[in-house]
Amino acid sequence: MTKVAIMGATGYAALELIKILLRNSDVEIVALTSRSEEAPHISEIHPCLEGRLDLRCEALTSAEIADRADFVFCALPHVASMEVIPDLLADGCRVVDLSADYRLSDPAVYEKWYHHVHIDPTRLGSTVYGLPELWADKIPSADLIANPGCYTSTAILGLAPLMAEGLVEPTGIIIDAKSGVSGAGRNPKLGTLYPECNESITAYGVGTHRHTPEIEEVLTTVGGKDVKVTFTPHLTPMNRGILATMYPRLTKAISRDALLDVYRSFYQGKPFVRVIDRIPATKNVAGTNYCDISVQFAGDQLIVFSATDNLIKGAAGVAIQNFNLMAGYPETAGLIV
Ligand SMILES: NC(=O)C1=CN([C@@H]2O[C@H](COP(=O)(O)OP(=O)(O)OC[C@H]3O[C@@H](n4cnc5c(N)ncnc54)[C@H](OP(=O)(O)O)[C@@H]3O)[C@@H](O)[C@H]2O)C=CC1
Ligand SMILES: CC(=O)N[C@@H](CCC(=O)OP(=O)(O)O)C(=O)O
Repeated sequence: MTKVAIMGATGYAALELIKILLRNSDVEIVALTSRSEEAPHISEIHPCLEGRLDLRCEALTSAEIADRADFVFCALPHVASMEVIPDLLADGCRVVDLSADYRLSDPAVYEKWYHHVHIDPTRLGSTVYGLPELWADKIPSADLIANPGCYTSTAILGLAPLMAEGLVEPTGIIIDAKSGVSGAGRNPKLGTLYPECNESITAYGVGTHRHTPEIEEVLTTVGGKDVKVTFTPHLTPMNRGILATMYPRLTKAISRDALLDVYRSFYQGKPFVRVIDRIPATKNVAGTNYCDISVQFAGDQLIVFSATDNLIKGAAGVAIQNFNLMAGYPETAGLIV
């Protein structure tokens, strides 16, 4: 039996973690955290858990969490994560961090895009980036996993085969991405109020979104060339889902069928990437850990489409994939619905 704790249990990603973990009878959820002093029962916060998990959300210290749990899912916002993770690791826990705090390798890049000084900089660069489709071999022995961002994993999975095979130019890649509103988390913000975002689509973070350096760093590692992207996220009036529509420039002429073969071969044996003929849609991956990918041509321009559920493949689902590999469970445990 593996004992796990979830920090930030009142949030959206944590709810998905709980639902998935409840499907694995070898896992026991032993602690949930919240800053709330009232210690609310988890079913007061997430009523769909009524009768399924009898735990309160407590304001626990790292030492108290480590007393109960072997593994911790840290579903806190960035900055809050790096304030607790060093203590959790020192107390012997293995951690999957859903925030962005350990994804980038350079503290100066973190500071530039996140506008915070990193308080645990020596772990940057050595923390394993938890995208199992690329680095499954590094995950089982890791004590800390940096879970990817939702836009980033969607974009990276769509572009990685092309980068790895040198089929596209490393610069001038346009990534036009749309996210459902749950991507912004459960904490109320003006822009995610219903009248603000319903019946409307708008771009945000233009030229400044913090997933830009994450996408560039990972794809640079995959292709071995300095990748530069223009990444424009959009908030769309749906609860969940991400669609990334991407425009890389080919280095040589190649047919659509040959490209799809490249993708199928790259993702052979990877249970959660589906290379499909039709154009992906978020509704076909909603509530699942799948990433659907396809390609089309508009004249000579290659267009790559990649769709995920931001809360599952973009957050909790990939976190569980990482946990399964770390704890020695099948990679798919709890994730096939
Ligand atoms: N939503 C998504 O699609 C994705 C999210 N992520 C990342 O996963 C993590 C969790 O995301 P998500 O569940 O959406 O976030 P939420 O805002 O829904 O939940 C985060 C929880 O963390 C707790 N918390 C603890 N410290 C703080 C703090 N200083 N400021 C604010 N909240 C705090 C809050 O609980 P309480 O108030 O009870 O203490 C809150 O409910 C984040 O790092 C996010 O960036 C990654 C990929 C996709
Ligand atoms: C719609 C929306 O607001 N989405 C979030 C991305 C969610 C995510 O993946 O964030 P992390 O990198 O913190 O994990 C955003 O644009 O900031």
